[in-house]
Amino acid sequence: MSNNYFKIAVLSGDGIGPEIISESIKILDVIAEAFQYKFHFDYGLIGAEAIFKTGNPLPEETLKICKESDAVLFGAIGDPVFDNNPDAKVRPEQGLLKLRKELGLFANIRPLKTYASLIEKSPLKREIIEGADIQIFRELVSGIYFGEKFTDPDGGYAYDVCKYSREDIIPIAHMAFQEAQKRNKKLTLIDKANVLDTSRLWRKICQEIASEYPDVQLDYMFVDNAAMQLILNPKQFDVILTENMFGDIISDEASVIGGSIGLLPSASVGENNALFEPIHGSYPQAKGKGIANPIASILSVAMMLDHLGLQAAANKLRQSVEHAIENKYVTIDLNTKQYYSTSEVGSFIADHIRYSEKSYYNFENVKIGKSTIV
Ligand SMILES: NC(=O)C1=CN([C@@H]2O[C@H](COP(=O)(O)OP(=O)(O)OC[C@H]3O[C@@H](n4cnc5c(N)ncnc54)[C@H](O)[C@@H]3O)[C@@H](O)[C@H]2O)C=CC1
Ligand SMILES: CC(C)CC(=O)C(=O)O
Ligand SMILES: [Mg+2]
Repeated sequence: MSNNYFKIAVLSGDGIGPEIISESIKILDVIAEAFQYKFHFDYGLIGAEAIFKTGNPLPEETLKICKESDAVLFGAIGDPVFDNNPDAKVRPEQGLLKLRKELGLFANIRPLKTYASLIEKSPLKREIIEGADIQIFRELVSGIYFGEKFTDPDGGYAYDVCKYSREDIIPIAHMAFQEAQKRNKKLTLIDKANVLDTSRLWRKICQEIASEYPDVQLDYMFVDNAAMQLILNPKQFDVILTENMFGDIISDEASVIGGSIGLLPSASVGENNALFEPIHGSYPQAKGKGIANPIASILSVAMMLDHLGLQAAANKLRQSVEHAIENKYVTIDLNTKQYYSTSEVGSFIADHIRYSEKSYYNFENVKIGKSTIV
Protein backbone atom coordinates (compact mmCIF):
# COMPACT_ATOMS: atom_id res chain seq x y z
CA MET A 1 0.00 0.00 0.00
CA SER A 2 1.60 3.30 -1.02
CA ASN A 3 0.83 6.42 0.95
CA ASN A 4 -1.87 7.85 -1.24
CA TYR A 5 -3.08 5.00 -3.48
CA PHE A 6 -5.63 2.56 -2.10
CA LYS A 7 -7.42 -0.40 -3.62
CA ILE A 8 -10.97 -0.60 -2.35
CA ALA A 9 -13.17 -3.63 -3.04
CA VAL A 10 -16.78 -2.46 -3.27
CA LEU A 11 -19.59 -4.94 -2.60
CA SER A 12 -22.94 -3.15 -2.83
CA GLY A 13 -25.11 -6.23 -2.40
CA ASP A 14 -28.89 -6.18 -2.20
CA GLY A 15 -31.86 -3.98 -1.30
CA ILE A 16 -30.67 -0.52 -0.28
CA GLY A 17 -27.03 -1.66 -0.53
CA PRO A 18 -26.37 -0.06 -3.95
CA GLU A 19 -28.06 3.24 -2.94
CA ILE A 20 -26.08 3.75 0.25
CA ILE A 21 -22.82 2.58 -1.32
CA SER A 22 -23.21 5.03 -4.17
CA GLU A 23 -23.32 7.84 -1.55
CA SER A 24 -20.20 6.45 0.10
CA ILE A 25 -18.40 6.41 -3.26
CA LYS A 26 -19.53 10.00 -3.81
CA ILE A 27 -17.87 10.89 -0.51
CA LEU A 28 -14.68 8.99 -1.35
CA ASP A 29 -14.44 10.78 -4.71
CA VAL A 30 -14.60 14.13 -2.93
CA ILE A 31 -12.10 13.04 -0.29
CA ALA A 32 -9.72 11.85 -3.02
CA GLU A 33 -9.91 15.28 -4.64
CA ALA A 34 -9.67 17.31 -1.44
CA PHE A 35 -6.85 15.33 0.15
CA GLN A 36 -5.03 14.22 -3.01
CA TYR A 37 -5.57 10.49 -2.55
CA LYS A 38 -6.35 7.96 -5.23
CA PHE A 39 -8.94 5.29 -4.55
CA HIS A 40 -9.18 2.48 -7.08
CA PHE A 41 -12.55 0.73 -6.86
CA ASP A 42 -13.03 -2.95 -7.77
CA TYR A 43 -16.69 -3.93 -7.74
CA GLY A 44 -17.80 -7.46 -6.81
CA LEU A 45 -21.04 -9.43 -6.61
CA ILE A 46 -22.32 -10.78 -3.30
CA GLY A 47 -25.57 -11.95 -1.73
CA ALA A 48 -28.85 -12.36 -3.59
CA GLU A 49 -27.67 -10.48 -6.69
CA ALA A 50 -24.70 -12.85 -6.88
CA ILE A 51 -27.00 -15.89 -6.52
CA PHE A 52 -29.31 -14.58 -9.25
CA LYS A 53 -26.38 -13.94 -11.61
CA THR A 54 -23.98 -16.81 -10.77
CA GLY A 55 -25.74 -19.23 -8.42
CA ASN A 56 -23.10 -18.47 -5.77
CA PRO A 57 -23.58 -15.92 -2.94
CA LEU A 58 -19.81 -15.32 -2.84
CA PRO A 59 -18.23 -15.84 -6.27
CA GLU A 60 -14.47 -16.62 -6.32
CA GLU A 61 -13.82 -13.39 -8.21
CA THR A 62 -15.38 -11.37 -5.37
CA LEU A 63 -13.25 -13.11 -2.77
CA LYS A 64 -10.17 -12.47 -4.89
CA ILE A 65 -10.71 -8.72 -5.21
CA CYS A 66 -11.40 -8.51 -1.47
CA LYS A 67 -8.20 -10.38 -0.60
CA GLU A 68 -6.21 -8.12 -2.91
CA SER A 69 -7.73 -4.91 -1.55
CA ASP A 70 -6.52 -2.49 1.12
CA ALA A 71 -10.09 -2.41 2.43
CA VAL A 72 -13.55 -3.69 1.56
CA LEU A 73 -16.58 -1.41 1.50
CA PHE A 74 -19.70 -3.49 2.01
CA GLY A 75 -23.36 -2.43 1.64
CA ALA A 76 -25.87 -5.08 2.72
CA ILE A 77 -27.21 -8.44 1.60
CA GLY A 78 -30.56 -10.19 1.91
CA ASP A 79 -33.72 -10.54 -0.12
CA PRO A 80 -37.31 -11.51 0.74
CA VAL A 81 -37.19 -14.25 -1.92
CA PHE A 82 -34.89 -16.12 0.47
CA ASP A 83 -36.22 -14.74 3.78
CA ASN A 84 -39.66 -16.09 2.87
CA ASN A 85 -38.41 -19.50 1.78
CA PRO A 86 -37.05 -21.55 4.68
CA ASP A 87 -36.26 -24.39 2.25
CA ALA A 88 -33.83 -22.37 0.11
CA LYS A 89 -30.52 -24.21 0.17
CA VAL A 90 -28.40 -21.29 -1.02
CA ARG A 91 -28.90 -18.00 0.84
CA PRO A 92 -27.47 -14.46 0.49
CA GLU A 93 -26.34 -14.40 4.14
CA GLN A 94 -24.01 -17.35 3.45
CA GLY A 95 -22.04 -15.02 1.17
CA LEU A 96 -21.38 -12.51 3.93
CA LEU A 97 -20.61 -15.16 6.54
CA LYS A 98 -18.17 -16.91 4.21
CA LEU A 99 -16.53 -13.61 3.32
CA ARG A 100 -16.02 -12.74 7.00
CA LYS A 101 -14.55 -16.20 7.64
CA GLU A 102 -12.30 -16.24 4.57
CA LEU A 103 -10.94 -12.78 5.36
CA GLY A 104 -10.48 -13.70 9.04
CA LEU A 105 -12.51 -10.70 10.22
CA PHE A 106 -12.72 -11.78 13.84
CA ALA A 107 -13.72 -8.45 15.38
CA ASN A 108 -16.74 -6.37 14.47
CA ILE A 109 -16.48 -2.95 16.10
CA ARG A 110 -19.77 -1.08 16.38
CA PRO A 111 -19.56 2.41 17.88
CA LEU A 112 -22.68 4.10 19.18
CA LYS A 113 -23.00 7.78 19.96
CA THR A 114 -25.78 10.30 20.38
CA TYR A 115 -26.17 13.60 18.51
CA ALA A 116 -27.55 16.63 20.34
CA SER A 117 -30.12 17.43 17.66
CA LEU A 118 -31.39 13.84 17.52
CA ILE A 119 -31.97 13.28 21.21
CA GLU A 120 -35.70 13.94 20.77
CA LYS A 121 -35.87 11.36 17.93
CA SER A 122 -35.16 8.50 20.26
CA PRO A 123 -38.16 7.00 22.03
CA LEU A 124 -35.98 7.01 25.14
CA LYS A 125 -35.86 9.94 27.56
CA ARG A 126 -33.22 12.68 27.15
CA GLU A 127 -31.69 12.16 30.60
CA ILE A 128 -31.26 8.45 29.88
CA ILE A 129 -29.47 8.74 26.55
CA GLU A 130 -27.79 12.17 26.36
CA GLY A 131 -24.03 11.63 26.15
CA ALA A 132 -24.21 7.83 25.77
CA ASP A 133 -21.09 6.63 23.96
CA ILE A 134 -20.54 2.89 23.65
CA GLN A 135 -18.07 0.80 21.70
CA ILE A 136 -19.29 -2.76 21.02
CA PHE A 137 -16.73 -5.47 20.21
CA ARG A 138 -18.62 -8.38 18.64
CA GLU A 139 -16.80 -11.63 17.80
CA LEU A 140 -17.55 -12.22 14.13
CA VAL A 141 -16.29 -15.54 12.76
CA SER A 142 -17.33 -18.18 15.30
CA GLY A 143 -20.22 -19.13 17.55
CA ILE A 144 -23.64 -20.29 16.51
CA TYR A 145 -23.60 -18.60 13.09
CA PHE A 146 -20.67 -20.81 12.12
CA GLY A 147 -21.32 -24.08 13.97
CA GLU A 148 -22.61 -27.27 12.42
CA LYS A 149 -26.17 -26.96 11.15
CA PHE A 150 -28.68 -29.67 10.46
CA THR A 151 -32.29 -29.96 9.41
CA ASP A 152 -33.95 -33.34 9.51
CA PRO A 153 -35.17 -34.06 5.93
CA ASP A 154 -38.66 -34.75 7.32
CA GLY A 155 -38.64 -31.30 8.90
CA GLY A 156 -39.10 -32.69 12.40
CA TYR A 157 -36.07 -31.09 14.02
CA ALA A 158 -33.05 -28.93 13.36
CA TYR A 159 -30.02 -27.70 15.23
CA ASP A 160 -27.25 -25.09 15.12
CA VAL A 161 -24.15 -25.71 17.20
CA CYS A 162 -22.50 -22.90 19.16
CA LYS A 163 -18.77 -23.51 19.58
CA TYR A 164 -15.96 -21.30 20.85
CA SER A 165 -12.29 -22.02 21.36
CA ARG A 166 -9.61 -20.11 23.29
CA GLU A 167 -8.13 -19.03 19.97
CA ASP A 168 -11.46 -17.49 18.94
CA ILE A 169 -11.79 -15.46 22.11
CA ILE A 170 -8.27 -14.29 22.99
CA PRO A 171 -7.60 -11.88 20.07
CA ILE A 172 -10.88 -9.96 20.34
CA ALA A 173 -10.67 -9.91 24.14
CA HIS A 174 -7.25 -8.22 23.93
CA MET A 175 -8.63 -5.75 21.41
CA ALA A 176 -11.50 -4.85 23.72
CA PHE A 177 -9.26 -4.51 26.78
CA GLN A 178 -6.91 -2.24 24.81
CA GLU A 179 -9.82 -0.09 23.67
CA ALA A 180 -11.03 0.13 27.28
CA GLN A 181 -7.56 1.31 28.31
CA LYS A 182 -7.74 4.11 25.73
CA ARG A 183 -11.24 5.11 26.86
CA ASN A 184 -12.73 4.97 30.36
CA LYS A 185 -11.06 1.78 31.60
CA LYS A 186 -14.32 -0.09 31.89
CA LEU A 187 -15.14 -3.29 29.99
CA THR A 188 -18.38 -5.23 30.22
CA LEU A 189 -18.47 -8.82 29.00
CA ILE A 190 -22.01 -9.70 27.97
CA ASP A 191 -22.74 -13.41 28.04
CA LYS A 192 -25.09 -16.10 29.33
CA ALA A 193 -22.60 -17.79 31.66
CA ASN A 194 -25.37 -18.95 33.99
CA VAL A 195 -26.50 -21.36 31.24
CA LEU A 196 -23.95 -21.74 28.45
CA ASP A 197 -20.58 -23.52 28.57
CA THR A 198 -19.34 -21.27 25.75
CA SER A 199 -20.11 -18.21 27.89
CA ARG A 200 -18.24 -19.71 30.85
CA LEU A 201 -15.22 -20.15 28.59
CA TRP A 202 -15.50 -16.45 27.61
CA ARG A 203 -15.56 -15.47 31.31
CA LYS A 204 -12.61 -17.68 32.20
CA ILE A 205 -10.46 -16.34 29.39
CA CYS A 206 -11.41 -12.73 30.08
CA GLN A 207 -10.54 -13.22 33.76
CA GLU A 208 -7.12 -14.57 32.76
CA ILE A 209 -6.48 -11.73 30.32
CA ALA A 210 -7.65 -9.12 32.82
CA SER A 211 -4.42 -9.53 34.79
CA GLU A 212 -2.59 -7.97 31.83
CA TYR A 213 -4.82 -4.90 32.07
CA PRO A 214 -4.91 -4.10 35.79
CA ASP A 215 -6.17 -0.57 35.14
CA VAL A 216 -9.32 -1.86 33.38
CA GLN A 217 -12.39 -2.72 35.42
CA LEU A 218 -13.94 -5.91 34.01
CA ASP A 219 -17.65 -6.38 34.66
CA TYR A 220 -20.00 -9.13 33.54
CA MET A 221 -23.64 -9.00 32.62
CA PHE A 222 -26.02 -11.69 31.44
CA VAL A 223 -27.34 -10.89 27.99
CA ASP A 224 -31.01 -10.88 28.97
CA ASN A 225 -30.36 -8.28 31.66
CA ALA A 226 -28.02 -6.39 29.30
CA ALA A 227 -30.81 -6.11 26.72
CA MET A 228 -32.87 -4.34 29.38
CA GLN A 229 -30.03 -2.28 30.89
CA LEU A 230 -29.00 -0.96 27.48
CA ILE A 231 -32.19 1.00 27.12
CA LEU A 232 -32.81 1.67 30.83
CA ASN A 233 -29.35 3.01 31.58
CA PRO A 234 -27.02 2.97 28.55
CA LYS A 235 -24.51 5.31 30.16
CA GLN A 236 -23.37 2.53 32.50
CA PHE A 237 -21.66 0.93 29.46
CA ASP A 238 -18.43 2.04 27.85
CA VAL A 239 -16.72 -0.84 26.00
CA ILE A 240 -18.79 -4.00 25.53
CA LEU A 241 -17.30 -7.36 24.56
CA THR A 242 -19.56 -10.14 23.43
CA GLU A 243 -19.96 -13.17 21.21
CA ASN A 244 -21.28 -13.20 17.68
CA MET A 245 -25.04 -13.59 18.02
CA PHE A 246 -25.43 -11.54 21.22
CA GLY A 247 -23.45 -8.72 19.61
CA ASP A 248 -25.61 -8.83 16.50
CA ILE A 249 -28.78 -8.49 18.53
CA ILE A 250 -27.78 -5.97 21.18
CA SER A 251 -26.20 -3.60 18.65
CA ASP A 252 -29.46 -3.30 16.70
CA GLU A 253 -31.14 -2.63 20.04
CA ALA A 254 -28.50 -0.05 20.97
CA SER A 255 -29.17 1.85 17.74
CA VAL A 256 -32.47 3.03 19.25
CA ILE A 257 -30.37 5.18 21.62
CA GLY A 258 -28.81 7.04 18.69
CA GLY A 259 -32.13 7.67 16.94
CA SER A 260 -31.92 5.27 13.98
CA ILE A 261 -30.16 2.12 12.89
CA GLY A 262 -29.39 4.08 9.74
CA LEU A 263 -26.67 5.93 11.68
CA LEU A 264 -24.57 3.03 12.98
CA PRO A 265 -21.37 2.08 11.13
CA SER A 266 -19.00 -0.77 11.79
CA ALA A 267 -15.52 -2.05 11.07
CA SER A 268 -14.88 -5.78 10.69
CA VAL A 269 -11.19 -6.39 11.15
CA GLY A 270 -8.72 -9.26 11.08
CA GLU A 271 -4.98 -9.80 10.87
CA ASN A 272 -4.72 -9.13 7.15
CA ASN A 273 -8.02 -7.68 5.99
CA ALA A 274 -10.66 -5.18 6.95
CA LEU A 275 -14.22 -4.62 5.82
CA PHE A 276 -16.47 -1.66 6.58
CA GLU A 277 -20.22 -2.09 6.75
CA PRO A 278 -23.31 -0.46 8.26
CA ILE A 279 -24.83 -2.53 11.04
CA HIS A 280 -28.21 -2.62 9.31
CA GLY A 281 -29.38 -5.02 6.63
CA SER A 282 -30.73 -4.62 3.11
CA TYR A 283 -34.02 -2.97 4.23
CA PRO A 284 -35.80 -4.38 1.15
CA GLN A 285 -38.96 -2.34 1.75
CA ALA A 286 -36.99 0.81 0.95
CA LYS A 287 -35.15 -0.47 -2.13
CA GLY A 288 -35.16 2.11 -4.93
CA LYS A 289 -37.23 4.65 -2.98
CA GLY A 290 -34.40 6.99 -2.06
CA ILE A 291 -35.42 6.98 1.61
CA ALA A 292 -32.59 4.94 3.15
CA ASN A 293 -30.30 6.78 5.51
CA PRO A 294 -26.80 6.69 3.95
CA ILE A 295 -25.01 7.84 7.12
CA ALA A 296 -24.29 4.37 8.55
CA SER A 297 -22.42 3.56 5.34
CA ILE A 298 -20.78 7.00 5.17
CA LEU A 299 -19.55 6.69 8.77
CA SER A 300 -18.26 3.21 7.87
CA VAL A 301 -16.15 5.02 5.26
CA ALA A 302 -14.80 7.22 8.09
CA MET A 303 -13.78 4.05 9.95
CA MET A 304 -12.15 2.81 6.76
CA LEU A 305 -10.18 6.05 6.41
CA ASP A 306 -8.99 5.65 10.03
CA HIS A 307 -7.89 2.13 9.19
CA LEU A 308 -5.98 3.34 6.13
CA GLY A 309 -4.18 5.91 8.30
CA LEU A 310 -6.05 8.86 6.75
CA GLN A 311 -7.13 10.45 10.04
CA ALA A 312 -7.46 14.01 8.76
CA ALA A 313 -9.89 12.88 6.08
CA ALA A 314 -11.76 10.68 8.55
CA ASN A 315 -12.14 13.58 10.98
CA LYS A 316 -13.31 15.93 8.26
CA LEU A 317 -15.86 13.36 7.14
CA ARG A 318 -17.22 12.94 10.67
CA GLN A 319 -17.45 16.72 11.07
CA SER A 320 -19.38 16.95 7.82
CA VAL A 321 -21.78 14.21 8.92
CA GLU A 322 -22.33 16.07 12.20
CA HIS A 323 -22.87 19.29 10.26
CA ALA A 324 -25.60 17.58 8.20
CA ILE A 325 -27.27 16.14 11.29
CA GLU A 326 -27.09 19.37 13.29
CA ASN A 327 -28.55 21.27 10.29
CA LYS A 328 -31.40 18.75 10.09
CA TYR A 329 -30.25 17.60 6.67
CA VAL A 330 -31.43 14.05 7.29
CA THR A 331 -33.54 11.24 5.82
CA ILE A 332 -37.11 10.44 6.86
CA ASP A 333 -36.10 7.98 9.60
CA LEU A 334 -34.75 10.96 11.56
CA ASN A 335 -37.29 13.63 10.69
CA THR A 336 -40.71 12.87 9.27
CA LYS A 337 -41.60 16.57 8.81
CA GLN A 338 -38.57 17.86 6.95
CA TYR A 339 -36.52 15.25 5.20
CA TYR A 340 -34.21 14.74 2.25
CA SER A 341 -33.49 11.83 -0.05
CA THR A 342 -30.61 9.39 0.32
CA SER A 343 -28.66 11.12 -2.43
CA GLU A 344 -29.43 14.66 -1.18
CA VAL A 345 -28.03 13.78 2.24
CA GLY A 346 -24.96 12.21 0.59
CA SER A 347 -24.47 15.28 -1.62
CA PHE A 348 -24.84 17.65 1.32
CA ILE A 349 -22.11 15.84 3.22
CA ALA A 350 -19.90 15.63 0.11
CA ASP A 351 -20.39 19.34 -0.61
CA HIS A 352 -19.48 20.25 2.94
CA ILE A 353 -16.23 18.34 2.65
CA ARG A 354 -15.47 19.82 -0.78
CA TYR A 355 -16.18 23.44 0.06
CA SER A 356 -14.86 23.54 3.58
CA GLU A 357 -11.63 21.84 2.54
CA LYS A 358 -11.17 24.33 -0.26
CA SER A 359 -12.28 27.24 1.95
CA TYR A 360 -14.57 28.40 -0.84
CA TYR A 361 -17.37 29.50 1.39
CA ASN A 362 -18.30 30.46 4.88
CA PHE A 363 -20.46 27.48 5.58
CA GLU A 364 -22.76 29.05 8.10
CA ASN A 365 -24.31 31.15 5.31
CA VAL A 366 -24.33 28.91 2.32
CA LYS A 367 -27.16 26.97 0.72
CA ILE A 368 -26.08 23.65 -0.67
CA GLY A 369 -27.70 21.12 -2.94
CA LYS A 370 -31.26 21.22 -4.20
CA SER A 371 -32.92 22.04 -0.91
CA THR A 372 -32.52 24.95 1.44
CA ILE A 373 -31.37 24.47 4.99
CA VAL A 374 -34.19 25.78 7.17
N1 LIG B 1 -25.06 -7.03 7.17
C1 LIG B 1 -26.08 -7.38 6.41
O1 LIG B 1 -25.99 -7.38 5.20
C2 LIG B 1 -27.36 -7.74 7.06
C3 LIG B 1 -28.35 -8.27 6.27
N2 LIG B 1 -29.58 -8.51 6.81
C4 LIG B 1 -30.60 -8.97 5.86
O2 LIG B 1 -31.37 -7.84 5.49
C5 LIG B 1 -32.71 -8.24 5.18
C6 LIG B 1 -33.71 -7.40 5.96
O3 LIG B 1 -33.56 -7.69 7.35
P1 LIG B 1 -34.24 -6.86 8.51
O4 LIG B 1 -34.32 -7.74 9.67
O5 LIG B 1 -35.48 -6.22 8.02
O6 LIG B 1 -33.14 -5.75 8.91
P2 LIG B 1 -32.77 -4.35 8.26
O7 LIG B 1 -31.64 -3.83 9.07
O8 LIG B 1 -32.56 -4.47 6.81
O9 LIG B 1 -34.04 -3.43 8.50
C7 LIG B 1 -34.71 -3.33 9.75
C8 LIG B 1 -35.36 -1.98 9.89
O10 LIG B 1 -34.34 -1.03 10.17
C9 LIG B 1 -34.59 0.20 9.52
N3 LIG B 1 -33.44 0.48 8.65
C10 LIG B 1 -32.47 -0.35 8.23
N4 LIG B 1 -31.55 0.29 7.49
C11 LIG B 1 -31.95 1.56 7.42
C12 LIG B 1 -31.42 2.73 6.79
N5 LIG B 1 -30.26 2.73 6.10
N6 LIG B 1 -32.10 3.90 6.89
C13 LIG B 1 -33.23 3.94 7.61
N7 LIG B 1 -33.78 2.89 8.24
C14 LIG B 1 -33.14 1.71 8.14
C15 LIG B 1 -35.91 0.04 8.79
O11 LIG B 1 -36.92 0.53 9.61
C16 LIG B 1 -36.04 -1.45 8.63
O12 LIG B 1 -37.37 -1.86 8.54
C17 LIG B 1 -32.76 -9.74 5.52
O13 LIG B 1 -32.63 -10.46 4.33
C18 LIG B 1 -31.58 -9.96 6.43
O14 LIG B 1 -31.06 -11.27 6.39
C19 LIG B 1 -29.88 -8.17 8.11
C20 LIG B 1 -28.92 -7.64 8.91
C21 LIG B 1 -27.56 -7.43 8.48
C1 LIG C 1 -25.15 -12.55 8.37
C2 LIG C 1 -25.85 -11.32 8.79
C3 LIG C 1 -27.22 -11.23 8.23
C4 LIG C 1 -25.69 -11.07 10.25
C5 LIG C 1 -26.13 -9.73 10.76
O1 LIG C 1 -27.28 -9.49 11.01
C6 LIG C 1 -25.15 -8.70 11.03
O2 LIG C 1 -23.96 -8.91 10.84
O3 LIG C 1 -25.55 -7.62 11.49
MG1 LIG D 1 -27.49 -7.78 12.36
